[in-house]
Amino acid sequence: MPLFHGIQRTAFAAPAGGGFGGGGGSVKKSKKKAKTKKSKSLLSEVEVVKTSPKKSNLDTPDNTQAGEPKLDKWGLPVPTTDDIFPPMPPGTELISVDNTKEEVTLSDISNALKNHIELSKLTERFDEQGVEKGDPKGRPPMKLGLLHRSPPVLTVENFFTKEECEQVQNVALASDENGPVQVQSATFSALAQSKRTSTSWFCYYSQVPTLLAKARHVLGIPTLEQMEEPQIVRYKVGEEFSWHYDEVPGPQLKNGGQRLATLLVYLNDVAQGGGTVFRDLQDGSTGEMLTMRPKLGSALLFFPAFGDGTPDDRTLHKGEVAGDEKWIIQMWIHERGYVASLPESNYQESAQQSVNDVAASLGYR
Ligand SMILES: O=C(O)CCC(=O)C(=O)O
Ligand SMILES: [Fe+2]
Repeated sequence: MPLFHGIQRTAFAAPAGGGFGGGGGSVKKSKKKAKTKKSKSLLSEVEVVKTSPKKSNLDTPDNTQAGEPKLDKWGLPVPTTDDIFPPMPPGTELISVDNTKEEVTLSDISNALKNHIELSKLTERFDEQGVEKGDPKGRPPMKLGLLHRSPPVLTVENFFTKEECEQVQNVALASDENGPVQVQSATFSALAQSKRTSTSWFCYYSQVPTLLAKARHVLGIPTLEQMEEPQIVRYKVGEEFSWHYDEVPGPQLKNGGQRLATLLVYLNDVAQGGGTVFRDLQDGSTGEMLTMRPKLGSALLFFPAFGDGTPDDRTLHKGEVAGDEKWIIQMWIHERGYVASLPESNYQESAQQSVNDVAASLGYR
């Protein structure tokens, strides 16, 4: 068992109130709300994150320098990336896809998902080529793709239109005291040693009905209850979120159980850097680390845990350093009903009507 194995799953930039992989850091919010009891306690949790380890050695590929192990002030070996994110044991199933040679069908996608959360409406809503069925009402239809077979990593082209991407960015940019909570990411989270330098906004469900309607459509999840509060993230040039797992650390599991799916939508094109990279997965056509390049309106869908809630460590990933500004919105689907921690009084049911209205306007049934 590698050193620090016990904390390898805590790689969340755990933000206030247990929002896991979203933010981490100081909450920037209206003074009015910061005075309430709840916000105060959130802020103190955030402080824990801020005062966590000063400097990580995780960018050091190994623990030796000219054969000498690096030691901390107690004479103990300094943890390396491999200690905290151990390599996959030999024999781990990893099946890539060569999209330049293979014609991936919806049946392939369904097969790849068989141990994961059930996307129950796939065949109803997408044809065998993975193209969205029905009348797209002048919009380009969504198209499913498979970037990796085991563990499954999917793409959804045309998830959002350009206008929808702009609308979401405006939710963050126009945020005021009634809007989403902005979290200035901490440099290092307390236990995880993951480095996150971006800024996150925890959204009210009611602010992003199109995201929820489309997520429900693609994932075939009947209600909004399992959905974690969506988070908009902005990476300025040079910002990143280093290696981490999206899975929920043990103490937080009582809220909705494990995260079974990550849905991440890219809100702009990023010419340089800013890819979502999976350390242990390969792009079947190049043999390189699997990297999803941010593309305006495209979504990435992967599964931090199997359908039974067992974490899938093969999904270790990072948001690489952005060479240009990068915007995403992401959300997670839990095993069970989940109660949002931020912003205050954020309930799925308050978005129900507007989500239904958007779904109807998009022709979803
Ligand atoms: O920005 C990205 O590409 C990845 C972000 C991510 O993995 C996360 O926020 O959990
Ligand atoms: Fe992540």
